[in-house]
Amino acid sequence: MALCALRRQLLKRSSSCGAWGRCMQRWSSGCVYTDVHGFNQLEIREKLQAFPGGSVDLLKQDSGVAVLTINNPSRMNALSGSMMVDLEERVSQLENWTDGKALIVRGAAETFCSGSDLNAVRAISNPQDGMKMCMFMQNALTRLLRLSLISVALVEGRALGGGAELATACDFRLMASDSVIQFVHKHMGLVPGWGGATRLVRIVGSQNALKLLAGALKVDPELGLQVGLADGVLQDPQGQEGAGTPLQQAEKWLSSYIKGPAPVIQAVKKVVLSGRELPLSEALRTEKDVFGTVWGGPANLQALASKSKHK
Ligand SMILES: CCCC(=O)SCCNC(=O)CCNC(=O)[C@H](O)C(C)(C)COP(=O)(O)OP(=O)(O)OC[C@H]1O[C@@H](n2cnc3c(N)ncnc32)[C@H](O)[C@@H]1OP(=O)(O)O
Repeated sequence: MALCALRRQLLKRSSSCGAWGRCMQRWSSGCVYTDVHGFNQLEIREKLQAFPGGSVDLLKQDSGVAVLTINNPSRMNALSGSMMVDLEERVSQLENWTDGKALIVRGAAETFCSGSDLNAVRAISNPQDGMKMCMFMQNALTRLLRLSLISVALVEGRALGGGAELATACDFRLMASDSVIQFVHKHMGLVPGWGGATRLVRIVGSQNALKLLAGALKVDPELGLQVGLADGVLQDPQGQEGAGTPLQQAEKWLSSYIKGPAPVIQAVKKVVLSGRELPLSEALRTEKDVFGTVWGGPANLQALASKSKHK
């Protein structure tokens, strides 16, 4: 069952359940904010488009692994307004990718992302516009995390501010040996607003999140592994012969998790996602619904016919 169909089912189930039903409706649409919250998607898109520069590029490969590249190297891959809109459009394309299994998010020219473009930030520094941008990016990054693809942030160079927040919107993070993730928000007189703090707490726990945010600590691969922000460290392609490029290493790392047909991999992501985000009863019911999509399916029947042993 495609994620949209699953969401429709959840929507139907929750439509008559008051506040909880409304909450489920938001989960099933993938978005955090809708017009109920005074969020006007078209208005903020128009405002963001007024700050152009760079692009967010999507390459969907036959292997089922897509590569999303944050591409604004002259500004260390800072996200301009038009790139935020690009990002949201690429997420929509990925939501409709039925053959996909995984996604790698990376930055161009060997650095990840230096956060929001400070030129755009200065121009929209009034609280109303800041809140609208914040809601737009929370929606986009929440939908990114909720894709039925296994996602990996490939962090080379620096992931700063909003760039660090983007890295938390993936299921996993792989860090190049000289890379740094840093929530610099405190130095900017800010806190994360793109959902990065909420996700960070879930990834590293509240004690570690408080240290990383309050200290604006530079998280190198060693600290990343220690606190659980990093899931692996890439070999230096220069230092180690045959290591492969960072992108090849990320694809290799992913390969053990995406063997098998796309519907099964997507089903795995869906049950983990619902277990991560939903209360127990709702997560269990969703797991049952997803189970129903693979039970008796082609991969299941083939495995039964081959009398497979799991030695
Ligand atoms: C809710 C969202 C919160 C946020 O994301 S707030 C933004 C947080 N990010 C920042 O403050 C990053 C500020 N930039 C830096 O610290 C440094 O540029 C950085 C990334 C460490 C790189 O340092 P260097 O290697 O020395 O390179 P550099 O400073 O000469 O930078 C090269 C060019 O890139 C530009 N750049 C880097 N980060 C940018 C940004 N976020 N917005 C706009 N432009 C940015 C920088 O101004 C420089 O441009 P130019 O060559 O002087 O024209």
